Amino acid sequence: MLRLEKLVKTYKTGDQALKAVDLDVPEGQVLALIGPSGAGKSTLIRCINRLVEPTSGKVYLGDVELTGLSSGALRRERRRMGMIFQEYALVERLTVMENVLSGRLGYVGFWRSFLRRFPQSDVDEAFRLLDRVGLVHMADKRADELSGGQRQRVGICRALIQNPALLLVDEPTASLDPKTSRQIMRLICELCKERGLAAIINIHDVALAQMFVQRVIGLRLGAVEFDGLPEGLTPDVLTTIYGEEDWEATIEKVDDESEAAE
Ligand SMILES: Nc1ncnc2c1ncn2[C@@H]1O[C@H](COP(=O)(O)OP(=O)(O)OP(=O)(O)O)[C@@H](O)[C@H]1O
Repeated sequence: MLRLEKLVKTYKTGDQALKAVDLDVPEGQVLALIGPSGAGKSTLIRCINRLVEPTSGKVYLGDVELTGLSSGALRRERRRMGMIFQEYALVERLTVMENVLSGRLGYVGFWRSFLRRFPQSDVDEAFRLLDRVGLVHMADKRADELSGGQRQRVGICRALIQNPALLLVDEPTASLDPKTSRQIMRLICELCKERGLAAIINIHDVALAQMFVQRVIGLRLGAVEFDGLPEGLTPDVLTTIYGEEDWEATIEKVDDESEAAE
C-alpha cells in the first residue's frame, strides 16, 4: 500500500539524508524505523507526506504517486496519512475535543473550520476515539492541563479521526517515561490492528520496537541496513547499524508483567 522507489533526499547544506531508499509496506503492517541520530529516520517519514520534499525517487500510496502531485491534490492525499509527533503538536489553549476535531480540518470547508463548527458525526467519532483511549472524561479540559501520556493519546485521536490509511509516527515516546512509553506504543499498535492500519514508527528505543512491531527497518547513513523481523536484531546486526555498544543490555526484554492489567 506504500512503496518508496529510490528515494533520495539531499538537503541544501549538502547533507545526503536518504540514499536511494526502496521500501514496500503492505496493508496493515506496522513497522519500526530505527537507527542512530542523523541516520535519516525523520527525513524518511517526512518525505512520505512531502513535509520534506524528496530530491528524487518516487513515493506511491496505493496507486497514487505522491511525488507527482500538485499542491491541491497533495493536500487531499495527505488526509490518508495521519501523523503523530514527538512533541504532540497540540494547540495548548484549545480543549481536548477541539484538538481531536482539528484532525478533520482537511475535510470540512473553510468557513466551518474557521468557525470551528464540525458535523455531529465528527463530534460523535471524536467521543468514540477519546473513549477508546481512556480520555472521554477529559474532553473539555484544556490541552495544557494534560500529562505527556494524555497529550499523546489526544495526538493519536487527532490522527485517527482523519480516517487515514497510513500512520506516520515520529518518535512518539521520546518525551515520555518508560512505562508511559510502553503504554503508548501498545495503544498505537493495538489501534492499527483494530483498524487494519499500516504504520511507520520512528523510534529510538530498540527494545520497545522489538516488543510491539512485526517488522524493523534499520537505517544507517541514509540507507537501509536491516529489514526483517524484530528477532533478527542480534548484537551483531545492531553493531552494523549503530556501531560498537553493549547490546545485550539494550535488547534485554523489559519486564512487562506490571502492565498486564492496564
Ligand atoms: N533541515 C535540514 N537541513 C539540512 N540538513 C538536515 C535537515 N534536517 C536533517 N538534516 C540532516 O540530514 C541527516 C538526517 O537527519 P534526520 O533528522 O532525518 O535523522 P534522524 O535519523 O531522524 O535523526 P534523529 O534520530 O537525531 O532525529 C542528518 O545528517 C541531518 O543533519
